[in-house]
Amino acid sequence: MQVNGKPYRTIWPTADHAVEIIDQTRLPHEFVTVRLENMRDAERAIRDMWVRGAPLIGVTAAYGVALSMRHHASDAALEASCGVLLAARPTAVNLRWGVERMRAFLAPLPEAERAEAAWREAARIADEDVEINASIGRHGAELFRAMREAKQRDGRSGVVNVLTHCNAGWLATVDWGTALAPIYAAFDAGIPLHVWVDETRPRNQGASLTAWELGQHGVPHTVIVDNAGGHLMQHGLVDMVIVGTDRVTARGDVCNKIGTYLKALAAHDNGVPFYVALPTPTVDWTLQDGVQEIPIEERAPEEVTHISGLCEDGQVRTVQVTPQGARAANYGFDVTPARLVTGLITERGVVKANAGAMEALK
Ligand SMILES: CSC[C@H]1O[C@H](OP(=O)(O)O)[C@H](O)[C@@H]1O
Repeated sequence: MQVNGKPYRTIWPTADHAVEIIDQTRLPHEFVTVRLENMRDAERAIRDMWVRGAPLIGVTAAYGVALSMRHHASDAALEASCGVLLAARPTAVNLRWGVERMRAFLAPLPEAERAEAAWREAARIADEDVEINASIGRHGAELFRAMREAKQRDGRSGVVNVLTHCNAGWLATVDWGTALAPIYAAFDAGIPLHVWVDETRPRNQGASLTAWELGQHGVPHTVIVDNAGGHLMQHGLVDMVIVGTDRVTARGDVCNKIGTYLKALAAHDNGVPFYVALPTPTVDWTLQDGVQEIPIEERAPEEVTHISGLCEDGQVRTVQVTPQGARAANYGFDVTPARLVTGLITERGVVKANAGAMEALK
């Protein structure tokens, strides 16, 4: 996508074999890029959420392995770097997918060939992500076309109102995004639409990142508090919900940012279609029951007790929003059962969230 008219990806290799990323913790008020020089830089970028979003986490980890191989390419170094990167965040299956793909690709190679081969494979994974997400966009845009036609047949406004939670835009991937890819594709195709953007506490990926992305692309949008979605659905102001995901089980249970499950319940109660956009590597075929089996990351309580923002003097500061000493729990994700999911928008098309239909994704 573009930033102030200049094409960007979220991560790119440099001529001197470093990796540059957009530091997403500085958005929306500052656009800052950071160089990752070694595997530890990549691990920290993932752990501290300079980069976030399941597909981008996987690609960053793949580059982390490649950065490691430039310094030490032994079997022991390969195993050690994979172990460190896997431990950076537990929920997005793409992290494990990216690391395992690099490990399987490199292990059979002679040590002397691993550094250059790793660099090429990480770049391939990044380029594949872009192609996958563009395809998700094309398939998902057809849902907007169908929704617009249905509304016109009913004599209603032709504007498609879509609600999204967290950030599953191009900032969560290498480019295009997953949940936002259909929105960009439909918007670019001239389909009138408007996006309700859940702020997504506690880190406000919606208010800070999705709103920034949509503003950069000129997509009409309104930021809302997380708890407003059900009210909007009850009043017919939401035509569909599209979210991303960090892991989908073989039976179609969907793990995504905390609060997604509540949106799915409200959508189900109001007859609003609830779609999940994902690249097929996000499916974890080893799991069935998402609620019982998917590890849910718990992050620092300070992400709940404090909030950052732009002050009137132009400085970005962090302030405490809870009483001194108040305890806080910070669960990063929840799981939406497949029964609440209308469809999975993938690079291979839209499929039902059930084991039978998902066979087509293998
Ligand atoms: C396309 S994956 C986006 C997914 O990742 C986000 O989590 P985080 O910002 O903590 O990495 C959130 O779950 C999004 O839906």
